[in-house]
Amino acid sequence: MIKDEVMILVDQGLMLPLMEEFYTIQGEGFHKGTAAYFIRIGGCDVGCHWCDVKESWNAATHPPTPIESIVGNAVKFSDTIVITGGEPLTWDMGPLTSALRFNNLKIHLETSGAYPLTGSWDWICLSPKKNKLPEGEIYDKAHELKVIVYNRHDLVFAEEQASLVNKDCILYLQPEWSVREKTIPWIVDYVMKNPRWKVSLQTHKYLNIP
Ligand SMILES: C[S@@+](CC[C@H](N)C(=O)[O-])C[C@H]1O[C@@H](n2cnc3c(N)ncnc32)[C@H](O)[C@@H]1O
Ligand SMILES: Nc1nc2[nH]cc(C(=O)O)c2c(=O)[nH]1
Ligand code: SF4
Ligand SMILES: [Mg+2]
Repeated sequence: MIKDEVMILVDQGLMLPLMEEFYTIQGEGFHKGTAAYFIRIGGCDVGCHWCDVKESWNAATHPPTPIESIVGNAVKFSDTIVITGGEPLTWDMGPLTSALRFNNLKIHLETSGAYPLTGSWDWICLSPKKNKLPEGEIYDKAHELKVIVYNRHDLVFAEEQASLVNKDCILYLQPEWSVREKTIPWIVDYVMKNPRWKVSLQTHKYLNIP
């Protein structure tokens, strides 16, 4: 296929820049501890300085892959699929999620919400970022809000974001990994004083799994 044709298919969400796919245990948030197949899609321009997958940012370094082949792999591993990135909402998630749904798979999203919500989801984890705030309907649709705590102000930001989500959304504070020794005591103290929040840890990093 020539380059322009590939770009059109990527624009349509029929091909996606695939960084990696792996079967593991969901490490974070509400579904932590549950086996799931992860699909990591390249491309993100949100620019979190502490991002733990900076290799995902440049979409051009990840091969445009037909969604049929992504789904063909996914069905072999799990009935629960986590779409992450990069920022998946950089792309039109409609075709990929339709194809996964056609195969009766549960479809979970990890997103910053920096771009409009596309696709159809069984579970949405919204992890908003100060440098590119979510807009619109994702606050109504999110099942969990997962705020990363790197500095003290992130607790203020967390409350601002919590005031925007729907009433059923589950609220998590997750320590930024590199400063966890400093921030875990703040988070523990905050959750005990504000028990509508829960702690989320990146348990896969403690388990040494992907
Ligand atoms: C790599 S991001 C990809 C999905 C999407 N771009 C997002 O940020 O939600 C997956 C999850 O990891 C979190 N995360 C990334 N780097 C982290 C770090 N250093 N410490 C803790 N959580 C991190 C993000 O906030 C997000 O919830
Ligand atoms: N095990 C595991 N759980 C995760 N939950 C969210 C992740 C992500 O990078 O989106 C992630 C990840 O990278 N690995
Ligand atoms: S939005 Fe997600 S993928 Fe993008 S830089 Fe931030 S943590 Fe990394
Ligand atoms: Mg991760």
